[in-house]
Amino acid sequence: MTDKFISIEGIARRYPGADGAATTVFDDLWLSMGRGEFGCVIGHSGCGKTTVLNILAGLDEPSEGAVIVDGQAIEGTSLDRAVIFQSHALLPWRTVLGNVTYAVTSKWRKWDRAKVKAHAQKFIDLVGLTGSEHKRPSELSGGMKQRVGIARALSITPKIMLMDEPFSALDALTRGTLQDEVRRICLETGQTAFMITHDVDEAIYLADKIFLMTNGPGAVLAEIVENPLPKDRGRIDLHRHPYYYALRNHIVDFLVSRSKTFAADVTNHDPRNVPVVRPGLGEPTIVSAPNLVETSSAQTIAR
Ligand SMILES: Nc1ncnc2c1ncn2[C@@H]1O[C@H](COP(=O)(O)OP(=O)(O)OP(=O)(O)O)[C@@H](O)[C@H]1O
Repeated sequence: MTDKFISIEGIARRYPGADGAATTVFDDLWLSMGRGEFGCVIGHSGCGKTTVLNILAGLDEPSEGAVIVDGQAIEGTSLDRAVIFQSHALLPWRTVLGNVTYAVTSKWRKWDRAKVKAHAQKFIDLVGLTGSEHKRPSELSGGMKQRVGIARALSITPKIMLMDEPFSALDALTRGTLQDEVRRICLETGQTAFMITHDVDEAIYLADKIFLMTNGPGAVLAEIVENPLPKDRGRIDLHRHPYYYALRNHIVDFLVSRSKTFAADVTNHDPRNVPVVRPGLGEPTIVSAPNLVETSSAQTIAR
């Protein structure tokens, strides 16, 4: 049984067009995630990924539908949901420690200075910035700034971490290191995370579930891909796993062709029962009903 810690229920986002008619960015989107799961959303530019993330953050509202987190409908922003942006959005006049303590104080207003500082330090250490506490953002590299953003987000112990292409502006080496850090932290702390990425390998490394969106306008959630790779996967030898290429090819094939032709090709798409697939050695395992996964007995999984 899936624990619906996050439940996105039939949301749509429409904007008024120049001619007065509404443009639908995406429509009737349903998805759920369990506590501690890592979800990545993948889709072409303009399909509404950031809009979905902003709705989850409470920074935007759906035109229809609702989002329920931990049993409660989202209404506006909350310290239960921390956002990490591509641009780090740090306070330039504050030090590393100052940026993190600012967030800690906003959540725990009654804590004394020593407690706030000790709590902030714990997260600065966790992201590997020990020794840089007193530097200002202008003295930090892009990767270090992004670490501060991660420390700041984690320091308020959010129920959900929302990440909008957090590593896309970084060089490959720093990106890899930070992917490792985020994965380690999420596994160690049981953090629930929802992330947007254009990087298929990043999604394969980090995500338990990969949400595939068709092209906008009028985008839909086409498929949920369950990651068949073991939890203890490593970034460096990801490609050695026997399921890796089947998984990667499945996602790339979606992005290259099926995301464009989906509306014409799939006439019986049920947005409330989106296929869940588990690419493996052979054909992807397809789940068409919420309770059962089927194909070869070796790959049958209960949900
Ligand atoms: N305030 C707005 N008014 C009108 N249209 C908007 C507004 N905000 C976003 N849009 C449109 O909504 C669509 C989805 O935008 P969004 O940023 O969510 O896409 P995305 O999938 O995250 O794209 P990218 O991968 O390029 O970041 C775009 O076509 C955008 O032009």
